[in-house]
Amino acid sequence: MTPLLVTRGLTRRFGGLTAVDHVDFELPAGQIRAVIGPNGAGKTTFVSLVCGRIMPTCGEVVFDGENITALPAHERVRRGIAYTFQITSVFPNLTVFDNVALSVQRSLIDGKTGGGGRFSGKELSRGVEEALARVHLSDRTDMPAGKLAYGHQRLLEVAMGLALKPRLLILDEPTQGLSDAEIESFIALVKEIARDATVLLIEHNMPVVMALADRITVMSTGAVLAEGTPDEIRADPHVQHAYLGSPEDA
Ligand SMILES: Nc1ncnc2c1ncn2[C@@H]1O[C@H](COP(=O)(O)OP(=O)(O)OP(=O)(O)O)[C@@H](O)[C@H]1O
Repeated sequence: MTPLLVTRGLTRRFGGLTAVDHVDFELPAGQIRAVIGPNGAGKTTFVSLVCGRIMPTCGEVVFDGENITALPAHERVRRGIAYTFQITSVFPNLTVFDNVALSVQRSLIDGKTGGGGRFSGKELSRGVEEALARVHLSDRTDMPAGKLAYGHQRLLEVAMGLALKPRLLILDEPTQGLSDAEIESFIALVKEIARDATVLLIEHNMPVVMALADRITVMSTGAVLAEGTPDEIRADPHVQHAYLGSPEDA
């Protein structure tokens, strides 16, 4: 079976610094894949190259068998790649509802749900309500997004991503700023999302990674250091040295 996402020799330099260094990566459909690694390892740059937020110096990105390396981000969204980023990208002055409505509208215009891109107000509301219910923000629909707690803004971003009905959902440090209870329900949410989408997750919180990931890719200084199941990664001495064993992450 063709993997949903493949990168070959994917490289991005910033001046003299190689942030992502010839990364060969394969992600089969239906998997939850975590990408871990120390600060500055190149994780965010890697997923930014996948979603088209930045362009590679060399190498290629193939999505569902199609070479999308030259496509702009919005074309990749149309093909089913959605992402949420560390720096929250919600519109603070719009309500929670309206933020999600922008994504739902986009998905409806793209005709992903049939109907040739035409849709009613009712369909729009239903899409928004569904996405907000999935992240447990239904009781905050009328609040300006900027007034939400930081962790809830992250969940709102996830709802915006889900509303795009993605085939690949990229989450960059989604649990940052969430309470322990919120993290628990987030883990359940990602498991549910993974029933109909492939998930690529950058995460520093190791219990979250271990609870969710089918497989883990470890990055260090721009390159892939190791890849395996959570148990294999936990037992890998190179990984322990580069990441798990460092005092900062203990
Ligand atoms: N736009 C940029 N211009 C210059 N250097 C950059 C830029 N973006 C990232 N870098 C550098 O590339 C390297 C990789 O950064 P990146 O953010 O991808 O790492 P990361 O693994 O996501 O780190 P973290 O876990 O801290 O988010 C770092 O040294 C960073 O300073």
